Amino acid sequence: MALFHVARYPGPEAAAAEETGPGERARALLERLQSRARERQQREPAPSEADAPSEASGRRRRRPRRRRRGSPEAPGSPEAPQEKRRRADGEHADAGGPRRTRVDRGRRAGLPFGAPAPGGSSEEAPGERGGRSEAAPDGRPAEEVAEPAAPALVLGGFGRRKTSKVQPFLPPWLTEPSRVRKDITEGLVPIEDIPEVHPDLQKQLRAQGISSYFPVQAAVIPALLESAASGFLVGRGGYQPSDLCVSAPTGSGKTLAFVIPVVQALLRRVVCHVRALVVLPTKELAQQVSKVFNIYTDATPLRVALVTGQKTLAKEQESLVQKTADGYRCLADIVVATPGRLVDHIDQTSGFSLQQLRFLVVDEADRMIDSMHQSWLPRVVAAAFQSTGPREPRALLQRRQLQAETAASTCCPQMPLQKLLFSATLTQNPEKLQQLGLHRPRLFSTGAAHRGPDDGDVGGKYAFPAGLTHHYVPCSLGAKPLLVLHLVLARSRSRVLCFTNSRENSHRLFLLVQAFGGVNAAEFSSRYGPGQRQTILKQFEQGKIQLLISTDATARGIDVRGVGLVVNYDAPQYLRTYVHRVGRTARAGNAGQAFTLLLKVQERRFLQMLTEGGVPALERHELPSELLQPLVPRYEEALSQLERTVKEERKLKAA
Ligand SMILES: Nc1ncnc2c1ncn2[C@@H]1O[C@H](COP(=O)(O)OP(=O)(O)OP(=O)(O)O)[C@@H](O)[C@H]1O
Repeated sequence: MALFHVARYPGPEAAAAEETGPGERARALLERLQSRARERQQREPAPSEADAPSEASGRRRRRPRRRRRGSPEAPGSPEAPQEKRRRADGEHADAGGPRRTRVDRGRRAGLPFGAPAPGGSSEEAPGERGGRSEAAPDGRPAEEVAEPAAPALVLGGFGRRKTSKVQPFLPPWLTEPSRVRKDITEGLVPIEDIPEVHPDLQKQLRAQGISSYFPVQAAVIPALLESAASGFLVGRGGYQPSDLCVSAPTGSGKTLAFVIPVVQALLRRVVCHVRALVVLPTKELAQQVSKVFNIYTDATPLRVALVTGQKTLAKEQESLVQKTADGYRCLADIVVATPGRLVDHIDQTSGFSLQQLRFLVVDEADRMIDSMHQSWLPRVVAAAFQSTGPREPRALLQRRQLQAETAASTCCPQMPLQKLLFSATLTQNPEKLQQLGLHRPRLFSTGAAHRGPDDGDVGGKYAFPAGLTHHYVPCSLGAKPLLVLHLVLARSRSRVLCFTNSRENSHRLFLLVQAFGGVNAAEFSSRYGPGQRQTILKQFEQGKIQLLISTDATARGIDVRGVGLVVNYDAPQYLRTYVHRVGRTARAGNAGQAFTLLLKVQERRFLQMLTEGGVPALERHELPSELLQPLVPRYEEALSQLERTVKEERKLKAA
């Protein structure tokens, strides 16, 4: 006897069966099923055998569709990670019904509790991985099937269209500079044509073998002398003179353009005070500039001090101030300094005062602006405008930082502080220049950015010396040292400066050249102390060293006569670096050559960098392997020697 009666709904077929019998009932059921299947087939096309999805993959396929409808969980959308997190936590995120969690899915697949679903991450269905979308059975992409094409507004095409370059809005002093001729040899001005220069200085210039001024000197010297025409204590008519910015090619004589007028302006000083301060980025450059000042102050009472940290702080202090019974006596009229050491003296040298500073010269100005984070300039300005005691309203010469020039502000004569900026690659960026707090600046420039239609020169950011020819040499990494050796040996009589991008590269190349033999080479980098570096430069200048392999430590400002060739063993990363490196040759109107060795992978980027900077296209210079072949046996020996030396050096370092 049955304990339970299971009441089952017999369905509409049961009623028919009661009338017709069980065979008819089965047929009716079959027909009903068939018609349902037909209906379903009409609604969605049947998948082919091969594409017939398993239950799990069918589930997976529906998920990307939901995403594609622009739901916030689309990959890459800001909400996506949040959604992922929610799903991992087992939350049902959307209102479209419960979504299976990782645990849920694992359980359905017969996995232990908490195990991830097969196929990697539980959040990632196989079809989603790598953003790949599955195709519909008819071959069309899934999105086409899932979404009937909705009428959409296309906002603009995606074809490449040439857009006009946005021109920066520059202040008039930058767009309308005083023009300086680029070609030195054509723009020479005889010394006697600028009679404003003191006869003693003219004599000194002639003694140095200088009979004419270079164009930048002919433009800047008279302008500076004019601004100091009323003496160094007051500007002309009591006004603060304009600050000057000078942008002229490498080797065009910018140093003398400030040395001559500064020395002349201070010639008639009675009491010694620091009245001119020249700030440069490196010790070597500071030394070079102080040498030039020494030449032109030699026969004058003016004194020059060099503060770069090459000597001890105490030694430098001795050259700056002297303790007297009633305070301190200043010992230098002109101070040439590197920024770090200068700040040390402002902080630590008692009696070192910049309150009488009249000229602040910033050489290699673009580089110095980059080092502004050291905040040396605010320290200098603060020291220059430092007031001792309460301001005396009727004092003849006051020093105040002008906020704005007004009738009231000009009624008391100011002792001016004039800033003079010099560089071959002076920045055009007003924001950067603004950091210098320039007063009514005036620009002297040969730069192509300021060229007029009459110049006939190809527009470019920076100007190069007229005597410079530059090439690039396509090569492989292994052939680079061999190419350097070939270029050096082919020019046995001229000095060669070879630049690398790191001191390690400089060192290895130097060891290799040394092992190869036959070339007098030296390296110049921060591996050596300032004293050793000075000696190396001197020997290079004297011609005792033919090939100097250097980091960018010698790329700026260093003036060595007789450098006929510059080789960029490593391609420079910036256009400015390129300008300064190649500018070590073709100086003072002479001719010079520069070769840049380029690997295949560097070629496009490097040439593009030059093109964007407006540099005229470099000539490609192929060096056939037959030319290098005779050097190969010796070179291979040198390579194995290098290997041994490097190993020994490593051992020594580790010891
Ligand atoms: N009027 C002149 N006649 C002959 N030689 C000159 C004259 N003026 C400068 N020189 C020489 O030209 C060379 C380059 O000068 P300087 O170092 O001042 O160039 P620069 O413009 O400062 O270069 P860089 O931008 O590379 O620092 C120096 O050797 C200098 O003695």
